[in-house]
Parts: sequence; structure tokens; C-alpha cells
Amino acid sequence: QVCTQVPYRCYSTPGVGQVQVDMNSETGVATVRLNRPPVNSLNLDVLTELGIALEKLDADRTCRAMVLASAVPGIFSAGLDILEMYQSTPERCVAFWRALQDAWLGLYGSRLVTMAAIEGHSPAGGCLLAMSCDYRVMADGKFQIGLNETRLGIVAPFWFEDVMLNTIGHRETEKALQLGAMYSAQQALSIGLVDKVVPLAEVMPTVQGELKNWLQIPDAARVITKTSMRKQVLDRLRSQKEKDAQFFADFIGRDSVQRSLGAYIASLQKRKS
Ligand SMILES: CCCCCCCCC/C=C/C(=O)SCCNC(=O)CCNC(=O)[C@H](O)C(C)(C)COP(=O)(O)OP(=O)(O)OC[C@H]1O[C@@H](n2cnc3c(N)ncnc32)[C@H](O)[C@@H]1OP(=O)(O)O
Repeated sequence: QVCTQVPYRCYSTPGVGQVQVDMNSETGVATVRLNRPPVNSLNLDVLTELGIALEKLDADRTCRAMVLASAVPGIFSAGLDILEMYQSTPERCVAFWRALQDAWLGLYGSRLVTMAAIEGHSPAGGCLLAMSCDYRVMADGKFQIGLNETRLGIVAPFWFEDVMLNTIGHRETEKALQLGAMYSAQQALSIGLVDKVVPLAEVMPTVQGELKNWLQIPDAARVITKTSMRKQVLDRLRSQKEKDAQFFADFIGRDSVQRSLGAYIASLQKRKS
């Protein structure tokens, strides 16, 4: 559904879609909010919606920037939906992985200025989304961010690794990935995983302020520069998408990986009781 009120255009019905897009055509800035309570875990549907939303914004010539945020308080995104990887079928796994690849290629390769407003926890796939933006502002306090895959007994794929390498460098990435490290906002700031840390209520105003700097730069020059910086990493996945999807399905289907995921799900539930 599309609402036509100017200057806002909504690509989804507010409060209904799992990926809500508000486009302000006066400023050229779109706000994309993940909206899948309780934790914005990324399943096949959300990833497909996100991929389509990014594609539409990229094609919208009035759009110059996108803020990626959450409609769920306290959570940016809990990462990939673990239930998509646990006791699934190989066919579903491949479809799920393709949707993730496409959403990521759309985000990392976007011509728009992209900013992550991290107003909550951001593990694994959530951290990947944030790192794939051009700039990150995170709320100070109890929230954590990082690629924690090894703690689940799974492995961050090479393109997650590439994005982290390009964000925080080789040494920090080696430690972060092996340990499955989760960082507080202040720790994330100190290693360059986020660009600014502010109180929760200041995250959005800070993002809007920073956007002004980015939007002063002529789009064409900035986009050529961004493409040149990111092309190698994008091409590495583009050239082996099917192989990567098949590898994911095979890896996830292993008994040992399924056992690890089962134990991790149980530990999440136990934490609550
Ligand atoms: C070689 C390469 C080959 C390929 C190898 C494979 C590569 C795969 C790459 C993987 C990337 C990933 O993103 S893997 C995903 C990693 N994500 C995580 O580890 C996040 C785990 N979640 C948490 O830590 C927490 O939930 C957190 C996000 C901080 C929020 O804490 P809260 O206390 O607010 O909420 P909780 O009570 O814990 O969670 C609410 C409910 O949501 C569920 N839940 C939480 N996270 C979930 C998730 N990611 N997927 C599904 N469900 C989730 C909980 O179980 C609860 O379910 P109920 O009990 O039913 O209510």
C-alpha cells in the first residue's frame, strides 16, 4: 500500500509492514524501520521485504539518503532468525540465504547515503546491517553489538568477514570473529565499529545532523567513491552467490551445527526462566 501525502511517502502501512519505509521527498531522506517484534530477527519474509524496499529507494531519483532503524524499542536487530536455520529444509535454507544475499548486496552497494541508527542490541546479522551502512550512531548504555556467530557454533561467512575487515581492520576482526565478541557502545566506538555514541534520545537527531554533512557532497562524486571502495567486496559475493548459498545449506544441515543451534536456542529460553 502506498500513501500519497506529500512530503511523506510510505512504502508500507505504518504499524503493519515488517519493514516500514517513510520517504520524505522534501529532504530526500528515507527512514527504513525494521518492525518484527519481539527482536527484529531476520527471516525470509523480512529479508525479502528489506531487499525490495532498498531496490525501490535506489530507483527513486528523489531519494538521496536512507536511515536504517528499528520500530522495536531496545532492539536494532537480533540478527538472522535462528529458526530459519534450525530443523529447516535445504530448499528453504537456500531461499533464505538468497534473500539475505540480495538484501545485503542492495544495502552495501546502495548509491544512497546510508546511516544506521542503532537504538538497541545489534548482534550478528544486526551488526552486519549496521556495518554495511556508511555511518553508525549507537545509543550509549546496556546495548551490545558484534558478530557473535562462533558462540552459536556457526561461522560468519566470508562477506560478513570482509565487511568487518573494512570497518575495523584485520587485527580487531581476527579477535572479534574468533571470540564472537559482543561490544558495548563505548567499546564499539573505541575500535571504530560505530562512529558516534550518544544517549538513546539523541541517536536520531545525531543521525540527522550527520546526514547534513554527507548530503553537502555532490552525489555523483560521492557515489563513484563509495562504489570504488566497496566494489571488490561486492563482486566477491556476486561472483559466487549460488555456491555460497549451497555451502550455507550444507553447513547448516550438519548434525553438529544443528546440535549447537539447538543448545543455543535452549540457552536463550533458559535465560528467561
Ligand atoms: C562457513 C560459513 C557458512 C555459513 C554459516 C552460517 C552463517 C550464519 C550467520 C548468522 C548470522 C546471525 O545473525 S545468527 C543470529 C545470532 N543472534 C543472536 O545470537 C541473538 C540472540 N538473542 C539475544 O541475544 C537476545 O534475544 C537479545 C537480542 C539481546 C534480546 O534480548 P531480550 O531479553 O530483549 O529478548 P529475549 O527474551 O532474549 O528474546 C525474545 C524472543 O526472541 C527469541 N530470539 C532472540 N533472538 C532470536 C533470533 N536471532 N532468532 C530467533 N529468535 C530469537 C528468543 O528466543 C525469545 O523467544 P521466546 O522465548 O519464544 O519468547
